[in-house]
Amino acid sequence: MTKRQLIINPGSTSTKIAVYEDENQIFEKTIRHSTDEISKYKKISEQFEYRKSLILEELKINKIELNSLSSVVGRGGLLKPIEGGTYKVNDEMVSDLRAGVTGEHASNLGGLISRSIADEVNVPAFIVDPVVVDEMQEVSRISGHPDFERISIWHALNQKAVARRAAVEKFGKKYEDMNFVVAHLGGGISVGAHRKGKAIDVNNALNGEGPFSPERSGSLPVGQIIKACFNKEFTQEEINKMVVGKGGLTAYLGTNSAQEVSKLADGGNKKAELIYTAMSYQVAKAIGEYAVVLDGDVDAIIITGGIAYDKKFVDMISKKVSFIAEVIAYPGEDELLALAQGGLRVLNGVEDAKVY
Ligand SMILES: Nc1ncnc2c1ncn2[C@@H]1O[C@H](COP(=O)(O)OP(=O)(O)O)[C@@H](O)[C@H]1O
Ligand SMILES: CCCC(=O)OP(=O)(O)O
Repeated sequence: MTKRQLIINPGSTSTKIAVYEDENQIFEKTIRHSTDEISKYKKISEQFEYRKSLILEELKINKIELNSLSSVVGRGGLLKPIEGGTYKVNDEMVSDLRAGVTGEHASNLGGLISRSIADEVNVPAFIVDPVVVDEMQEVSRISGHPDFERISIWHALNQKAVARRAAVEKFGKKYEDMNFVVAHLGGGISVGAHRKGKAIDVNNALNGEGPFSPERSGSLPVGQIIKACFNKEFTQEEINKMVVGKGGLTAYLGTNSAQEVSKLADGGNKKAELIYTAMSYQVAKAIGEYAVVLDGDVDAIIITGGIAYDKKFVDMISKKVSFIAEVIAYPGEDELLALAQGGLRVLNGVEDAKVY
């Protein structure tokens, strides 16, 4: 029997939803959230009703009945580090997502909203390959001080989905046989080194590592940050916001829309041009770093995420890194399909849902 699933993918600047019948998409919608809209909420969990009602409104407009669903699948959030796969949203997961057990990010709402909608019609809710999937090698965890460990918080779902796709489409091989550097360019940016099907190192896209992004600072000069923390000019919350939410393009140019910044740069705005170029420069530097993680043995560099729709941005990066390996652009993301496939594998009994 055909399985109809509602897919919910909350990102920092958007909520993407879709409905799949088995692997066929019958509906898709991207709802974008401006910096102004989002900054009304102090905590991500406070956006629950706002995002849920937008989703329900879209379903109503498009005449999709909740009681026609076999399951609801959400993007997984900041849970305790776990291995990849499909997990049933159980009470312990709901409690950890509500508490923000390893932090706050829009993806926490994926599990919470999915469970809430699924409960209304008595069907299961799942998450797939959440942002905390951890495949880092031992040496990558060392930060530089024993009190601090590097951890992976990244676009696990999409990085792995596009890497699988490139392996098959471009090389006719399995992901497990390839070495890729993957750069996901969304509201946050993560760059990962994938060796034979495992992301052995990746920048933490949420907590001050890697390139700056539309709404995050990436790594900052640590000495200056320490001074800012102790000069009493800023509260802890304000410093946190500088790093996540109001960093990067938002801090420099007042918008989390890379599309808008790109247009400003094209229109001759010199500041927008400099900052946009700097973001591409930092992504290119990170790709070089992760190529080194793979000892230079890189089959391809994959550039994905919303900003990869901007050919000019991809070209700026390619110019700097194409000496390493072929550059493949997969604009947007394969997350909706990857979520649907994860849910379907469990509904069809191909695999068991993992227990969190
Ligand atoms: N055509 C485009 N050119 C440049 N940037 C774009 C384009 N389309 C989308 N973006 C940018 O991509 C970013 C969002 O990427 P996305 O992967 O959807 O993010 P998230 O899922 O993290 O919210 C936004 O800054 C948006 O402006
Ligand atoms: C939390 C890591 C993944 C991430 O940054 O996602 P968004 O780009 O959707 O914010």
